[in-house]
Amino acid sequence: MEVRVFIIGMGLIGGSLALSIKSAHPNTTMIGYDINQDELKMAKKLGVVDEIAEKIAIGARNADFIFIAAPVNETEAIMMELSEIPLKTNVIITDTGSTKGKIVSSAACLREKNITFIGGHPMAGSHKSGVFAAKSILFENAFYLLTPTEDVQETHIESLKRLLGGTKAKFLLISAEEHDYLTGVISHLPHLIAASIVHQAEKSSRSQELVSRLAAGGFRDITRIASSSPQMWRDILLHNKTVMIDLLEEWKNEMDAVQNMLVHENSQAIFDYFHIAKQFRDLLPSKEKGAIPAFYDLFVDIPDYPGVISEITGFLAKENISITNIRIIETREEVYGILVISFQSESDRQLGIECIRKYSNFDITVGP
Ligand SMILES: NC(=O)C1=CN([C@@H]2O[C@H](COP(=O)(O)OP(=O)(O)OC[C@H]3O[C@@H](n4cnc5c(N)ncnc54)[C@H](O)[C@@H]3O)[C@@H](O)[C@H]2O)C=CC1
Ligand SMILES: O=C(O)C(=O)Cc1ccc(O)cc1
Repeated sequence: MEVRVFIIGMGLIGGSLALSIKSAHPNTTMIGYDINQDELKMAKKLGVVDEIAEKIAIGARNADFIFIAAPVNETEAIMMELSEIPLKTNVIITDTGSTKGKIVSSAACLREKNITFIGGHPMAGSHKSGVFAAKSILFENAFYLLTPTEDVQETHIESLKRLLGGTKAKFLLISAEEHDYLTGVISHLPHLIAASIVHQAEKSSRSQELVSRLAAGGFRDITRIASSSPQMWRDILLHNKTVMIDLLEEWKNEMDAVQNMLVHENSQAIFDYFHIAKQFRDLLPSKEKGAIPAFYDLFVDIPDYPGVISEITGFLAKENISITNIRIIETREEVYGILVISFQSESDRQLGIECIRKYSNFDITVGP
């Protein structure tokens, strides 16, 4: 049976889903729609979609599955449009938005017409946007949260999961409310805090020009997510406003408590603060992909001679191993290596280790 999948929003997530669905179900006909014609043409050119639809109504009419992979506030308007046009009776509509409460309640317009809507959120991504950055393995080992309402039939949830088998993600069913609290804690608040640390550094840099120069390395790493799309994060924050206001209140109280420890030079409390954080963090799963992707880094202790970096990238290229980033760190504290190579997955990092060991005797340390 030929399955037609219609994806609305052909960016990073829509494109990556299209590629991973196609990898497991090559007979699927993938149709794409985007308000941005350039993005849509690029999706066709890259082979991410088989067909492009000029209007939502055209792509939607024969679709068996419809994915809305647009910004969260656009998703609500798109659902409204879908509720007003003729669709196949058994169509399953889902979305990929980073928030679920507002979207799932707005989906009432679909439920009223007996159209199945299953809220979805593949919890992996990147600070990059656009179909050009799409890749079929983006969701491998990541959690894929589904938030079906009680009226959704089990068989429809199973069909959606089967279609998404190629993502190699781990599906979890939770309520939209739980979703928004959990993602608020582990994704939305960290993005806000990363932006706030960058703001603080930027303000300091106005009077201290060394700030920007010294902010390379570790500072860049922990604030990487502050380079994410400002539009996307504006929309997410506004959608998850209630949860975020509560979390920010807790964060402010937490910072007040730390400030108090310092004012009173409460050395034991400061030690405990770091110690308890370390214990909890050290126990977090390291193999699973979370909302904020891990860095699969390798530290290679290289001798200082001309051409050594191209030598190493040459070994990796010879074995067809992709890297996502390469840089030199100037400090030798803690990690014994100065060349940092980032890979997009744990398996690529393992291949990288084997490859560098095969062609050289440089010391390698695996990143945290
Ligand atoms: N970027 C990430 O890491 C993740 C994003 N998400 C969610 O997935 C959704 C898509 O995000 P990305 O793919 O990263 O964004 P993106 O910016 O790469 O792609 C979004 C696409 O939607 C299109 N679009 C905007 N309004 C539209 C409309 N009314 N109709 C049709 N197309 C429209 C844009 O032109 C763009 O091509 C968002 O809701 C986001 O919250 C979920 C997981 C991870
Ligand atoms: O790398 C990053 O910037 C991310 O944090 C990826 C991400 C962004 C939004 C999501 O809803 C889930 C994952």
